Amino acid sequence: MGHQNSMTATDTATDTDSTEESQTALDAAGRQSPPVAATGPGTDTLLQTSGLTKRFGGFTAIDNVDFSVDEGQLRCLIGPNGAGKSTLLKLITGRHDATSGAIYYDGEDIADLRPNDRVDLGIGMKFQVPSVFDELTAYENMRLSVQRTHGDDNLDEAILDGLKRIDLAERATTPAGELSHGQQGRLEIGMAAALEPDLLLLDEPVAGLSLEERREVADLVTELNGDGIAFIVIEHDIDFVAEIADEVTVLHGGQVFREGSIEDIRADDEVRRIYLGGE
Ligand SMILES: Nc1ncnc2c1ncn2[C@@H]1O[C@H](COP(=O)(O)OP(=O)(O)OP(=O)(O)O)[C@@H](O)[C@H]1O
Repeated sequence: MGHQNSMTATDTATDTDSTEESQTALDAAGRQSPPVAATGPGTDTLLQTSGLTKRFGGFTAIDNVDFSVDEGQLRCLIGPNGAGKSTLLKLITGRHDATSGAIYYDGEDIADLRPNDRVDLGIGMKFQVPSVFDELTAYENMRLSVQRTHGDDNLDEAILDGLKRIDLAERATTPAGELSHGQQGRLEIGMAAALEPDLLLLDEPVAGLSLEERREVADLVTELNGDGIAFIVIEHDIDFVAEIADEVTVLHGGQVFREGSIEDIRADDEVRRIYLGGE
């Protein structure tokens, strides 16, 4: 790729870059183009949003956000209630349409793609609400995901491998509704991972879990990240964030407030004032 866009994950996006905006043309949908070259082959950036904005009526939930994730990076998204964290993930998965701005993924502008097409491109998601089928066994739940990418050859083996990966092979015949919350959480993450994403989005994966269950989820996420899956993880538990994150983005009032290492974020007085100190 010849053109390298100047926006990278290392940019701190505490304010918007008006120079960048003025230099890029707007397309018919009012989006900047073409920072596609900022993601995909020849770059380290897997996902890049550019001026991403979401309004609900007159309320701006995501306000001109430039946000990026590198290949294989584990980026945590933190911020006060109502900061826009879930909305940002829903814009990336396509559950919400952007009001304006762009989302580039692996060299492609995905803002107009349907959610399923984004899954096929490699963007997986585990939502805040449980999404396993309670009455189906762990095995049957896992089969739903594995079938989608694997086809019918050696299906049984692939399903069991998927269950082993999340330490649930022993519970294969247990209905998901009878698994513990921690096991259900791991099953959901394992099912999302079985779709072979390059980027996995997790919205509060350890909410309501015990300390031991949190550790198990942290280990699983770290292992999947070690296999090369990039992550965006929304989480309020700052100790969990410290355990897993490469980089942290703080959202506040729908804008990127800070980006940096967990150490920098924890030491930041302004972040403590708006978020951490308030816990
Ligand atoms: N569908 C919607 N319609 C109207 N307003 C919405 C909608 N979804 C979110 N909002 C508003 O947008 C803002 C951001 O919400 P969002 O759920 O993204 O925040 P959050 O940072 O994930 O918060 P929390 O930590 O509490 O989950 C909130 O003020 C919320 O009320």
